[in-house]
Amino acid sequence: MNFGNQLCWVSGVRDYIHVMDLAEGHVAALDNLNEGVRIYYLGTGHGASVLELVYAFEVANDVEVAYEIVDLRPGDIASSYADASKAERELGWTAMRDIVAMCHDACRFEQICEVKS
Ligand SMILES: O=c1ccn([C@@H]2O[C@H](COP(=O)(O)OP(=O)(O)O[C@H]3O[C@H](CO)[C@@H](O)[C@H](O)[C@H]3O)[C@@H](O)[C@H]2O)c(=O)[nH]1
Repeated sequence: MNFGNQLCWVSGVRDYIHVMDLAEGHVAALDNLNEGVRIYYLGTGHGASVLELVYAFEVANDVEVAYEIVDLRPGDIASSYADASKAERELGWTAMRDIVAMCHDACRFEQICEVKS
């Protein structure tokens, strides 16, 4: 289901990040521990809509994703993505993988889990 036909033509936008990029961002933060508290946003810096995500999943896995466009979900934020420039500047970290790679690896992960169970 895609909550979005009133948000904008592309539906809700979020900063989707590959779990390995996120893990590497945490490692970079741990490798750069200093005095005091430092806050970093770990994101790609790019927003992707739900429809872009659906399309990326179809391309990455050569499947068709069934979806339905419904009314806006009450309270939904139209667009949200991170400014990760501080992490790049101070930690030397930046997200490397795009949403097609995320969708491919997400599917692969599920397939591996299925085989193992
Ligand atoms: O069946 C669905 C579920 C979600 N969405 C869309 O997918 C996006 C992401 O939705 P969701 O996974 O619910 O996450 P967020 O709206 O980004 O909210 C999460 O991130 C917020 C900010 O960190 C937290 O406050 C919330 O608790 C947490 O759920 C949004 O555009 C939704 O409209 C759909 O289109 N269909």
